[in-house]
Amino acid sequence: MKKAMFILNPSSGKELASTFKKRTLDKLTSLGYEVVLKETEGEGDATKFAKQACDGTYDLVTAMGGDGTINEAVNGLAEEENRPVFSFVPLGTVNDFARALGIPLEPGDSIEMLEKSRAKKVDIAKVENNYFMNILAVGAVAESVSSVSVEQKTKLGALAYMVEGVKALTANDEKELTIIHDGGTWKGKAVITLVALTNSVGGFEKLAPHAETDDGYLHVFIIKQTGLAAFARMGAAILRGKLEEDQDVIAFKSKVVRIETETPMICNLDGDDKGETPIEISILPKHLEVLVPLADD
Ligand SMILES: Nc1ncnc2c1ncn2[C@@H]1O[C@H](COP(=O)(O)OP(=O)(O)OP(=O)(O)O)[C@@H](O)[C@H]1O
Repeated sequence: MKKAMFILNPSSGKELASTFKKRTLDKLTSLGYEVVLKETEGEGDATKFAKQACDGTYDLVTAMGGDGTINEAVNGLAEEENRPVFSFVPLGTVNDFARALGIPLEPGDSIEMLEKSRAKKVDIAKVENNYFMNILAVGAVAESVSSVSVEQKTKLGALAYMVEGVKALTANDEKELTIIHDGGTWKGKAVITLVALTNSVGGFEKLAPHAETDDGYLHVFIIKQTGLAAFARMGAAILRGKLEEDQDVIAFKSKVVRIETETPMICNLDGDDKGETPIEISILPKHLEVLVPLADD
C-alpha cells in the first residue's frame, strides 16, 4: 500500500484547516494511501515531520497551511536523500508557490486536484541551510515584511504587506551593495534586491514573468531607487510584466548569486526573516517533485 504523510497547520487560513482536514484525509485514502496525520503545534514542526517522511517508507507528503508551513515542509525534505513526492493545499494569504505552479487557490479545488495530478520536478534555492521556492528579498521590503503583525495579516491579508511595502519603497532608503553573479559583479546603491524563482511574487503573478519553476535559474531584480514617482511607474510596469525594462531596475539571471552589503541586512526568504548579508544563493535544479494539475505544462 502507498503511504502518505499529511502535515497540517491547524492555525492556518483563519482556521480553514479544520474544515478541509477530513476532505484531504478522505481524498488521500480514496487514492489508495495509508495516511499518517501530523498536526503542527509551532515553529519547526512541519520541517521535523517532513524530514521524518524521508525514512524511505513514504511515497507522498501533503502539507496544508500557509506559505510558512509549505516552506517549512520543503525545508524538511530538501536535505534528505529519499524525498517523497510533495503536494500541498494552500491556505495562506498570498500562496505564491501555488500560483506559480497552477495549483488551485481554493482549498477544496486543490484537494480535488490530487486525483488528476502529475509530479513535476521543480527548482528550489539554497542559502546556507535554508531553502526557498519563491523569493528572497534584501532591503526595504524585507525589512517591511518583518514588521507586518499577525493581527494585521489576519485582518488585512495581502493588503497588510502592500501597506508596509509601499511605505518602505517610497522612503527611498538606498544601500551600497555588491552582487556577484555568473556574468560578473554589480556594485552600486539599491533600495531592494529580489531573487525570484517563480513568476509570482507577493501575489503579483507577473513580477518575474520569465521565471519558470524548472528553468534552473535565479532571476535577480536590483531596484536602484524608488521614491513616489518611480514607485508608481514600477507598479504599473509590474502589472504589465515589464519591471525589467524600467530605467531604475537591473535584471539578469544566474545560477549562483552572492550579495554583500556594507552593514549586515536582513534577508527575507518566502516571507520570513532568515539570516543576514553577506549571503550566497544557489539553485538546486529540479530538486523537488511536486504534484501539479495534469493540464499544467
Ligand atoms: N498549532 C499551531 N498554532 C499556532 N501557530 C502554529 C501552529 N502550528 C504552526 N504554527 C505556526 O504557524 C506559522 C506558519 O503559518 P502559515 O502556514 O499560516 O504561514 P504564513 O506564512 O503565516 O501564511 P501566509 O502569510 O501565507 O498567510 C509558523 O510560524 C508556525 O510556527
